[in-house]
Amino acid sequence: MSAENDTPRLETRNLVRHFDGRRVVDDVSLSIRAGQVTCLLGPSGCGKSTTLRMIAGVEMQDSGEIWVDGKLVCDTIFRVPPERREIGLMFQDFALFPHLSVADNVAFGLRQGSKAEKRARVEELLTRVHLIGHIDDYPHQLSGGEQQRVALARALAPRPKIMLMDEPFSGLDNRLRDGIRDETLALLKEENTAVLLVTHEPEEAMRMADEIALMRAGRIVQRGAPYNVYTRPADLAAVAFFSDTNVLQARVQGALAETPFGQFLAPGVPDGTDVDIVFRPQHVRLDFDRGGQGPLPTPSEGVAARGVVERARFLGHESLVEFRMDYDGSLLKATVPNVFLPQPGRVMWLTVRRDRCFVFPA
Ligand SMILES: Nc1ncnc2c1ncn2[C@@H]1O[C@H](COP(=O)(O)OP(=O)(O)OP(=O)(O)O)[C@@H](O)[C@H]1O
Repeated sequence: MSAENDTPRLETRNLVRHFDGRRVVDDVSLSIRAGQVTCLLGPSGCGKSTTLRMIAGVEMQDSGEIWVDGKLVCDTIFRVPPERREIGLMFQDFALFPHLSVADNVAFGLRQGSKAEKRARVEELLTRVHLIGHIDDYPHQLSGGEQQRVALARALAPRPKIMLMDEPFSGLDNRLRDGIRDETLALLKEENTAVLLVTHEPEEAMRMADEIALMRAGRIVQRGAPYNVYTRPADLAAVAFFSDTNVLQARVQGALAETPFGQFLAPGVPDGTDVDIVFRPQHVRLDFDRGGQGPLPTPSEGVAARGVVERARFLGHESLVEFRMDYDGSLLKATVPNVFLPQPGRVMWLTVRRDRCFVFPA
């Protein structure tokens, strides 16, 4: 790969922004290549939109730098104005111009080229988003999903180097959303745009991202491919952001944490450290009670603990069963594929897959 290809399309270095004395964006460094989608994922108020606005140039950072294709675009002294950053924007309330036709909406940001070239670009994009038949319609004649696709075509028309998207699909109903997400992703890849997409929905990030940047309280707490972020979370909150969790508390002795489910390895953790052992409901295994006995211990699943069904609910592709555990009366969640709805009060034995547990300092 050449040095040129190694240069990120978009790079932020140590961005910081305060509001009312609070560090709302705290040392955010990101780098995104052409054709790559990075999702900035985090709970409401963690600073995602502020980060995006600084990159767009509509908000000024207190410190830190923004680089595009290896060129400085903005630090605290030098600043390229927003309209010269070659950045496309797409937000939830994407507001098409109601008095302009679909064609004129898409052509709106096209400054360069002859009339014929502009028309060709508009037709190319509208064909691509399957709306060429609506080229002379007005926004009010289109459905929400169609308007969204026009907005995408409009944002992409000037061939921006970077696309910033802030919860762009949250205004769409569930049925439409998946299709439009997939179509949007395909088009962004074809155009080789670097994309920074802000979302608070883990499913959206998993579906769209080449890389997830998990943000909390202004900071990037973890960056990586969706699979890595999901399977090797940085901390308890990172696990909990993606799924329901179960947590066991234990104290480490001799690199082992003793629990009602047997011992868990805690390599490198000093003696006497309190740890949280965290696992997802889908990694709990259930066994029926056989005359007051559960399954025998195994190396991969440890010791079985006895629980009593508190309630069970069918969720569509799986069932969620909650147990009141004998060992301390706490609740523990398990999911089972398809339909499994045991009666409340039923005794079962639970084991936990060792290779799917995370041990974090408490
Ligand atoms: N102009 C402003 N003045 C004061 N506080 C602000 C301003 N803009 C944002 N904030 C605060 O900064 C914090 C981060 O806001 P931001 O919009 O970046 O978060 P977010 O992660 O995008 O959240 P959401 O998903 O809810 O939009 C919030 O607490 C918000 O109230």
